[in-house]
Amino acid sequence: MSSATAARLTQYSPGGGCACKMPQGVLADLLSGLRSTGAASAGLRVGLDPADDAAIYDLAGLTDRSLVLTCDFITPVVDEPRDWGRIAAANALSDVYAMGGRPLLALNLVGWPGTLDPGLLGQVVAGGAETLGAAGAALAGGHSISDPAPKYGLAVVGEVPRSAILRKGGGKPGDLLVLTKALGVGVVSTAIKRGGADSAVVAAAVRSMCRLNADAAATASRFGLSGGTDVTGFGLIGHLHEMGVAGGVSARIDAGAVPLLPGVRELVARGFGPDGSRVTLRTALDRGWFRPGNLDADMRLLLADAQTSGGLLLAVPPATADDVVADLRRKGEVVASVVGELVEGSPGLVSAEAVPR
Ligand SMILES: Nc1ncnc2c1ncn2[C@@H]1O[C@H](COP(=O)(O)OP(=O)(O)OP(=O)(O)O)[C@@H](O)[C@H]1O
Ligand SMILES: [Mg+2]
Repeated sequence: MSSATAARLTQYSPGGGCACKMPQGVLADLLSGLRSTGAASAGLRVGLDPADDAAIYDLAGLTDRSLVLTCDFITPVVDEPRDWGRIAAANALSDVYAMGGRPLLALNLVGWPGTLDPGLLGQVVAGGAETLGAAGAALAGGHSISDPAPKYGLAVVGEVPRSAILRKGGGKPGDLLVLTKALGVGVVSTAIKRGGADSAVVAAAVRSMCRLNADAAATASRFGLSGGTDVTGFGLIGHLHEMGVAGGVSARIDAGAVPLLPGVRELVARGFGPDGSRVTLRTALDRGWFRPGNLDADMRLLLADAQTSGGLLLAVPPATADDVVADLRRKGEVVASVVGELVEGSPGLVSAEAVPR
């Protein structure tokens, strides 16, 4: 048994990865009270009003591209420290890709308990550095605090060509929705924490979480897409709801077409749903913006499952959807699929149906 396994990092995680995100409604209330101020706010192409996956800033004198700024840190989703570092870095970089950009520079954000072996932290940041290297981004510094719950992530500066910017609200009715990664990492992470996941299931989830959304962003740029986001702590329905609110459209999900990680159906049936995912689902149903149609309880939860380092969700004109999916699969996004569509209707309404096949 490695020291990492002995330490069981997930035991230090109150919520688990992106399932530790603040509930969507609480964050929305917080954001509604914030404004960008100061002379520099004139250069903010994308800031808080409305907020997107990352901020976009136009530097004076640069006419064809803009800066992308984001930060993200999470609690442990796996016990292996190096894997957690890789995953947290891929997750933090994802918001740059979700804006259509590429990362340039990153700063480590670290919280570490005094009771936990600092050698494990060395492995965490080594995993993060490895992922930054793969992304072509440079580690330029960081900040570290003592913290009872381990936390790791990055502040990231990237760039995006103005012609390639992806906005949450950039899709329109009739666009098909393409999801690039399978759902279920929140469920797997919960099972890891409670000792219920077998190694093959964990390995598939770790592979998915470690994968950068760089290729997905490249495909979006190649096909001139303008609508998209990354699927993270609020699950597929939560992030689709945000796309719908931002774009003034409704959305339909074909639940049978949504890719799921191996083993998660069984894990959900055994009760390994993250608390954060249950909150997302309950809130969506209570507020009336999610209509789950004929879906069973487990599938409803999976569509709300909190993802860490989830895939991109892209709005794609129907004429190019087949080519977009083929391009994604060629680049290694092997489960990329059309999972639904944007439709005219009440902004942010998400309905789902399991279409018999
Ligand atoms: N405390 C905060 N103060 C100001 N802005 C915030 C705060 N927390 C979140 N935001 C902003 O709110 C927006 C939504 O944040 P949220 O964390 O839900 O999504 P995200 O940044 O896309 O991250 P991820 O994709 O990892 O979920 C982002 O623009 C983010 O910068
Ligand atoms: Mg995001």
